[in-house]
Amino acid sequence: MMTASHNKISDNGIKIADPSGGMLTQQWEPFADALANAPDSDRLLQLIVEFAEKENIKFDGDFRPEILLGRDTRPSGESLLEAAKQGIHSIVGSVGSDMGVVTTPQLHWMVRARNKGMKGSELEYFEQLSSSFRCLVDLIPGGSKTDSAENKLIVDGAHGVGGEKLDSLMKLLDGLNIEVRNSGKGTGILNEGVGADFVQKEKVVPDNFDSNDIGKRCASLDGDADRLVYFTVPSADSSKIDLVDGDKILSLFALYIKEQLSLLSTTGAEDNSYKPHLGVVQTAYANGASTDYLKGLGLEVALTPTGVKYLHEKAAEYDIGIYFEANGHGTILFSERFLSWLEDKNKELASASEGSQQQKAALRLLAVSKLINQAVGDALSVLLLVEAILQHKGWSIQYWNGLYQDLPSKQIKVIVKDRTAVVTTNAETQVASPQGIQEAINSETAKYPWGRSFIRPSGTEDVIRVYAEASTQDAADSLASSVAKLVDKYLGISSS
Ligand SMILES: CC(=O)N[C@H]1[C@@H](OP(=O)(O)O)O[C@H](CO)[C@@H](O)[C@@H]1O
Ligand SMILES: [Mg+2]
Repeated sequence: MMTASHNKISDNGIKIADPSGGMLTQQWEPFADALANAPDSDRLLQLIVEFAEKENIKFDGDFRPEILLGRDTRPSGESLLEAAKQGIHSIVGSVGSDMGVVTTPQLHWMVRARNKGMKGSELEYFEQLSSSFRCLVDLIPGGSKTDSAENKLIVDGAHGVGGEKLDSLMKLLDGLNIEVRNSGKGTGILNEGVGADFVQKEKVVPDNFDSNDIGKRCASLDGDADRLVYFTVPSADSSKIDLVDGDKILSLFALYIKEQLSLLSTTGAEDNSYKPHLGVVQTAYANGASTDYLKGLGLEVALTPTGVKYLHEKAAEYDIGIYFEANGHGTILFSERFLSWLEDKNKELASASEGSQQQKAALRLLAVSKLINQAVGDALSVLLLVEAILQHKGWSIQYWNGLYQDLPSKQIKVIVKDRTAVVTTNAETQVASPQGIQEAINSETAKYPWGRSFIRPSGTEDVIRVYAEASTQDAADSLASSVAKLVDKYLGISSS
């Protein structure tokens, strides 16, 4: 997949999907790094040959691998596509299939679907999403309580691929009123003043949203549509938004899934032996109020280092694992074991008590497993699931946002001599080295009610990231700036 996600239009890069449709296996990352850094073509070839030998990959022409190629709307995607095709054709027998301009999650979904024996076309993707959405809406007790004409959702497409795909998907949907702004078709520039990353980080309205949108339900996709956040414009006085981030999407999903599981478990006593294990997965960037809320619901909450590969891996340990980064990337994973149990359960209920609360809960969970993209976080499928749950509950975005109050937080980047000097433990919440800095952070943090702060080296930028949270915005800002000073003192350009 040729994309640089939420970054500027002149950037580009690649994301690689495994045969499962998930992310590239972590064991292959050093190989990818070595390839990207190969000084010349001879060394590149040598690396490939060595790697193929090590992994026992045969180039004998009997095996005909097919590589699906996708790209976002960046102009440089076309030349990258040509380069990829040439690379693929240099391996005898391999086939490169151009899937055209697609979202990152669509491409992951296509790989997964094909390797499960489906066609894996874009139309099949749209049909699966729209039919499982319809199924969830049809299962709302007493029918949908929201009037779709009144209850419009406005989506910021980041001037990228997501808005166009949402337009196509909408043609297959009824019962949902969506207006797409900043779709890739206009004159706006990809990710400039728009998109999920901008909205989540800056907490201001994206371009083409204004005071006419006060109180309305709005959402923002990122440049390759693997992230989604919701927001509202609270007043005409400022450009600030009320952000409904990945943590709140996670909370909404967790609440709904938990409810369906408890409806399901009120069935007869015969299958009390199997209790599906539900877990939620967050990172240290999750707002502390969200973690408290989820724990308050009685849910098991696991913390992993930053980066979806870690969250995804952890979520796959549960029967149902829900993971989200605060920035809006996440999904729900269902284990094969749970899904086959659920299929059987549904059949059993359909013959014993068709149309019962229990059977409807089973059908809802099955529909969620088809709607949600289990290969990778997918803004379009997450959007449809959020919309279905809000309709199910009859909730406004304001009510949803009020589930809990986010603690004020602040993030700062600090440039240091060598960011790899910072080594963290405990899912990046503590610093193991350099010595002394963790104690200093602890004593700063202790000065603030509800204070929490951590530092970690970014995996994508040459900086140390500082995160702080406290009971007021001023306190969070001040804690972040004190901790940033500590980073500078221990690791800064001027330190010795
Ligand atoms: C604080 C933050 O937003 N970190 C982002 C950012 O990682 P860093 O390692 O923090 O640079 O980019 C990652 C990839 O997009 C994303 O997964 C992660 O959430
Ligand atoms: Mg993205």
